[in-house]
Amino acid sequence: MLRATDASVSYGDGVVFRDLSIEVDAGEVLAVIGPSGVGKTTLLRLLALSLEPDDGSVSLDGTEAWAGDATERLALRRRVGLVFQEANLFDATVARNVEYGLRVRRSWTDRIGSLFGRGVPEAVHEALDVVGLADETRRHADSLSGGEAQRVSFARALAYEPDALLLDEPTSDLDPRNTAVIEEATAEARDRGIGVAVATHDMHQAERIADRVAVLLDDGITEVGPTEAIFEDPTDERTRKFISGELVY
Ligand SMILES: Nc1ncnc2c1ncn2[C@@H]1O[C@H](COP(=O)(O)OP(=O)(O)OP(=O)(O)O)[C@@H](O)[C@H]1O
Repeated sequence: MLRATDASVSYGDGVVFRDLSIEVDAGEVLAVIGPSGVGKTTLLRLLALSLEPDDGSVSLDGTEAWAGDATERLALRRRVGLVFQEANLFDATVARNVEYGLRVRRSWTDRIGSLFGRGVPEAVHEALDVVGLADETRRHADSLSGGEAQRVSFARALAYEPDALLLDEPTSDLDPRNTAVIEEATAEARDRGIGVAVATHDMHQAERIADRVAVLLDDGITEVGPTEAIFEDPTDERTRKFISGELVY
């Protein structure tokens, strides 16, 4: 569904990865694990169609993002939801924050003649319900704890029914309870048929929530496969060392 093929990315002289290929299928959670600085965020930006690869391609449902013009790319990009490590809410109520993404996407979908089958308030309520905040719509973003704010961020991304959802270290600042809510919401997104990619440095989290795991080390993806196979029986020696903690960065 969302696919990078032979993609290379550099920042100036610094190569992050070369010839990297990965796909996120509908209805799965793919965890991208790897040490700090290896390029997990860069990979998510690539999949979010916000970073053009130096070489290679990125496509959503077979449409190549960088082959078309900016308008076509924007249309593809709107089908991908993003949640970052920090919540980044607007100075407004919880409901307004969740509505925002929905209205942006809705105005765009209206223009091309496709309509959501339900109203904005229902979609907002339903998305907030997934993260346990359906009763908090009127609260101001300022009054939320960090964990609640991150849950609102997740609801905002979920509300507009993206085809793919990219989560960049979504729980690294959260306590166990809020982490559990986000992990459950991730499973719910997957059950709705959304393709989810989550970058995490927490291998236990990857084990808990992922269907497949991609291991990103210095020279690219060393191994990708079903979660159990990666953790129980990795075929690549560097993957094994990374997972067992022998490969120290
Ligand atoms: N905009 C940029 N300009 C220059 N270099 C960058 C830029 N963004 C990232 N880098 C470098 O690219 C490499 C990969 O960074 P990236 O943030 O993708 O790694 P990461 O695996 O997500 O790290 P972390 O787990 O610490 O967030 C790092 O060496 C980083 O310093």
